[in-house]
Amino acid sequence: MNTQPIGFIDSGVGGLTVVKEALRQLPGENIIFLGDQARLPYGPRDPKQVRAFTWQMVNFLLTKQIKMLVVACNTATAAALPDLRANLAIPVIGVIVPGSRAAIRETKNGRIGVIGTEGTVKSGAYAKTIHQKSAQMQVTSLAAPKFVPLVESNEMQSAVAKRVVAETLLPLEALGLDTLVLGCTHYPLLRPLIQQVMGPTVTLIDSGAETVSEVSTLLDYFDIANDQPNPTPQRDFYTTGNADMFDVIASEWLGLHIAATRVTITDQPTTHKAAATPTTIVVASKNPGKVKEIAAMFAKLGVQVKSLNDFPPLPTVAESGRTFEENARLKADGYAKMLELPVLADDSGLCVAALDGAPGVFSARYAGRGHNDAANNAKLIADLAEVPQDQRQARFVSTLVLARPNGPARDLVVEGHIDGQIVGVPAGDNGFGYDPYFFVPSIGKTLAELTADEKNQISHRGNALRALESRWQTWFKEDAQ
Ligand SMILES: O=c1nc[nH]c2c1ncn2[C@H]1C[C@H](O)[C@@H](COP(=O)(O)OP(=O)(O)OP(=O)(O)O)O1
Ligand SMILES: [Mg+2]
Repeated sequence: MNTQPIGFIDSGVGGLTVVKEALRQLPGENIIFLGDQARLPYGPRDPKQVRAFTWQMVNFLLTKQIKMLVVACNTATAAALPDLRANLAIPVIGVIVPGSRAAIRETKNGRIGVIGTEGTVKSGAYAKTIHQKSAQMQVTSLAAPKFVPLVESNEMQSAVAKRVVAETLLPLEALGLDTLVLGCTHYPLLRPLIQQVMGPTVTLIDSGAETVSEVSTLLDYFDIANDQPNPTPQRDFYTTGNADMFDVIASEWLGLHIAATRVTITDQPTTHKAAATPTTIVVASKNPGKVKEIAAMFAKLGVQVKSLNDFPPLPTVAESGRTFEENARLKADGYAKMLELPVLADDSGLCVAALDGAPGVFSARYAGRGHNDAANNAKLIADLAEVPQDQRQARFVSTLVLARPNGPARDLVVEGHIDGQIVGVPAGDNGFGYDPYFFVPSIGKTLAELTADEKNQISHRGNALRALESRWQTWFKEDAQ
């Protein structure tokens, strides 16, 4: 049993539509809500600024010991979810994946509409997520920037609202949609009007309500639900804006007497509080052998390593460079941009003197089509068949690049290598790639006969990581806004 509260954040009162569903589905849970009404709307803002504001909200809620964070705002989810997930130790739930999943479930004709703020629509997050799950869906997204102000000024029932909703949704009329995602948590407050305009045959998806089902599942999964009777659950509401207006809307919508507390959050950091010394590093690699070695080095510093396997599938960055550095930069810059996170990439390979430095940057693809470690090793041994043992000098090289999402200008580049020889008979089961054939004379073993820690003490990657060690924290700190 875990009695810590669940935290909900939004740019304003919209997130209350998620809270309402949480009160219904999870009545025993303690809840804290924060709306950033002073800086509303988030929709038209630059994603970077949305991310900074979101961190300020999150850092405020972290002082309240929340056990889980619900980003009850589509704009903030689109702008900040990967960053929040990478840096927080608690589970973080956004509204876009649950909303997308529900739309795919409900549609019969595959024509899905999405309405949201400019930020959400511009990010393409719904279309991307829906297509990742079901490629044949037709998704039409439309920004409805006038809806949030209507809700925040409590004009949901007015004649103006009726007209604005009808005019805004006009472009969707002739598309034959059967499902419309309310891709902003403010919109369910306008639901009757939206339904009226769209007609009874269109199913409206309340992404916020869908999110709560996911919250419920994750509470069980992480075993952090408050499953004891809780007759006086905590319901704390905070706003950065005018608490009176908040109270009117919230009390009416939730059917409870709400008295929100006004707070200032502009003094909170705009990145994770611990961002100066990250607790997580994302390694832009799909090679589990590499990731394991990098994780072993960082574990000593208390830093957790995540890899591309911890994120939804991303397009592969082509390694089209002519040098390890070029390829490492391509991967680091490419994935940093896609993930919108700082990432570390490794490009590495084996250079054999008798083969004029081959396979070099082609190490991973040495055996050509359908290459894998076994095929690459087989080709290496075949190519060296005529070369006597005393002429089989080889070098492993690893180039590491740390990159940020906003461009390659300040990439941090380091290199490491190790010298050895290629033997004809493999030895050892550890490591990966060419390790069983890479013999290190000074220790009388191949790299595959060493544990990850032992290999790191001498290897190209270990040496590159040691070169990184003295510099990466300063590099991170320089970026902390
Ligand atoms: O310590 C090592 N022990 C054995 N073999 C190694 C090592 N380090 C690199 N190698 C080989 C494996 C691969 O054939 C190529 C790296 O190619 P490289 O493109 O950098 O990595 P990858 O494609 O396996 O993963 P990813 O690009 O997703 O990081 O060199
Ligand atoms: Mg590769």
